[in-house]
Amino acid sequence: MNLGYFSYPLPANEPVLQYGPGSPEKAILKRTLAELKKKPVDVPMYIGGKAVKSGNRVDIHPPHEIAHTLGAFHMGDEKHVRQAIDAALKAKQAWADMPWEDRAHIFLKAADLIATKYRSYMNGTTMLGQSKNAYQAEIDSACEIIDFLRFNVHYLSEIYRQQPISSPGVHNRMEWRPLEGFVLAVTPFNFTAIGGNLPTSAAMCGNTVVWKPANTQVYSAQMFMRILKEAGLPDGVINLIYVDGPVLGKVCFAHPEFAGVHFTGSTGVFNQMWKTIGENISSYRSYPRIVGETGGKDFVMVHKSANVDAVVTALARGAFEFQGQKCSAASRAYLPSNIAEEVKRKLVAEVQTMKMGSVEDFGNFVNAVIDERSFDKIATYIANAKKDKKASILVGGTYDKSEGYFIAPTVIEAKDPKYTTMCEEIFGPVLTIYVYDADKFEETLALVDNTSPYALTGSIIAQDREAVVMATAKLRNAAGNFYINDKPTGAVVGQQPFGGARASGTNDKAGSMLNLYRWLSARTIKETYNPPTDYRYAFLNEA
Ligand SMILES: NC(=O)c1ccc[n+]([C@@H]2O[C@H](COP(=O)([O-])OP(=O)(O)OC[C@H]3O[C@@H](n4cnc5c(N)ncnc54)[C@H](O)[C@@H]3O)[C@@H](O)[C@H]2O)c1
Ligand SMILES: N[C@@H](CCC=O)C(=O)O
Repeated sequence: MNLGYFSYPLPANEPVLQYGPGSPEKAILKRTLAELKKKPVDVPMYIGGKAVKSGNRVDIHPPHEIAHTLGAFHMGDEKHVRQAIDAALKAKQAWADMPWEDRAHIFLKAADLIATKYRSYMNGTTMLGQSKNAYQAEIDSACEIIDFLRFNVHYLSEIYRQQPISSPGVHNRMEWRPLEGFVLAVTPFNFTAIGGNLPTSAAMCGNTVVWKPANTQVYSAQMFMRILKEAGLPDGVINLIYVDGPVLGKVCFAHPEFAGVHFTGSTGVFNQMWKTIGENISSYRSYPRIVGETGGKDFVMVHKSANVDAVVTALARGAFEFQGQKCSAASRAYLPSNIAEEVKRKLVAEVQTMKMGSVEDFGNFVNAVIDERSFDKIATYIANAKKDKKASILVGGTYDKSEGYFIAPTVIEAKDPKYTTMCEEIFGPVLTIYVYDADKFEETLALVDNTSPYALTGSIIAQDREAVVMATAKLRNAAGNFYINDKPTGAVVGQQPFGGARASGTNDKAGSMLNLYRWLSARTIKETYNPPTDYRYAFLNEA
């Protein structure tokens, strides 16, 4: 019983540590990296609070040092999916009945543990497992995940506060119920924070969850799961399993208690999920919630009035941070003819200064791409561009997978604005630029809008305000996150709620109230104090 309405005020964003030379955070992180590399892990699934080992061990290698083994995880099968669903359903009632404040404190404590005791472990496992440099890891596996947990607690407390009005003699109230059944969270490799947010946002609302991360993110996912357990998450509330996607889908989407899917990943996988759910629709107890944030082909549109150095930095960072493996990465840029040569020259010079290698050398800006499949796919785009008359490589264009999956940051210039690499998501360190007639700004805006099926992020770089106004209006539906004079990446929880439309997803804005509503099912309750005792209206009595 809670004897008060407790408040959860809007938090501040977690400050980003810089890891500069001689800083204490750098020393701690270096120590943790060495410790993690020395101690191989044997990672179980977590089902109903129990560590489950299938015996089917899959080795984990740093993408930048494939000869090293960080340990292994236990791959599950259909049986484990069923066990995870059963565990979620078993834990459901007690979790839904737990006072909101007590649920909230588990997630706030987890955020605190990550901010302090486990910061270097969250960052260390992300750096080694996903090949993210220290700064990129800090933004993701420390700050963003902490922000998701703290801001969602605040947002949910605001939702619970939202109540209908009442007229005299009546009281109306709204219950924000969890969904009936279990929620499935399916998460991508590229952001540890997304792996953290998708299961916890649904769980915070009183749901119980089956969580399947990408195999290439298991190393940091299991770290987060251990922290949740230490923070007091009851058994069965979040069940972490490692199985093949199709195996997961086959069992979960055929289950009558399937209540919703919280997905982030590629558009193709999401489309397949939606189709399967549609085919099974009459077998579910309720209409499942389908939330998916998917791919992008994110643009930088440059106006003839733009500051050249601002353009060059937006492109260098926007395209090549975390090897371009951000759904928001700048992957197509439109340069006006009046400044194109200068932008290209300076961009090439900047990219040539980027050092590439292991995450353990803090001088490296670029690390490896996630795995061999990804490497081969990206390399094919580059190899094709080298052969194609419609494209030329301005810088980069080399790749090598002998020690790790390294692809040099690459800039392609396309003669055709609809060239493959201007349209398709590559998800690697490849930026394609197209030079347009500086006097055809408005026509080029139409081209930007129509070139790709995606609509995730984009930016306009211009000093002329009328150009900014026109681009903002004409590109209204081309991006769910639109930036003016900035790169199209780096959304911060609470500041730039994140998500796109068209083929980029359902735009339910991760880390915002909009997203939390999807995991709640409202019940309106009307109580009448003095119920009528005669069916007749007053006017019927007139005669
Ligand atoms: N819009 C966003 O907010 C956002 C954020 C991050 C990543 N992404 C997108 O994610 C993609 C990169 O991540 P990825 O390579 O891990 O994506 P992916 O689609 O390959 O995998 C995502 C998750 O889905 C699972 N999966 C794969 N096939 C499945 C199936 N048939 N049934 C059920 N689950 C299945 C994977 O194992 C993984 O856990 C890119 O397209 C990127 O744009 C989008
Ligand atoms: N939210 C991140 C992208 C997440 C997807 O990969 C950004 O804004 O750069």
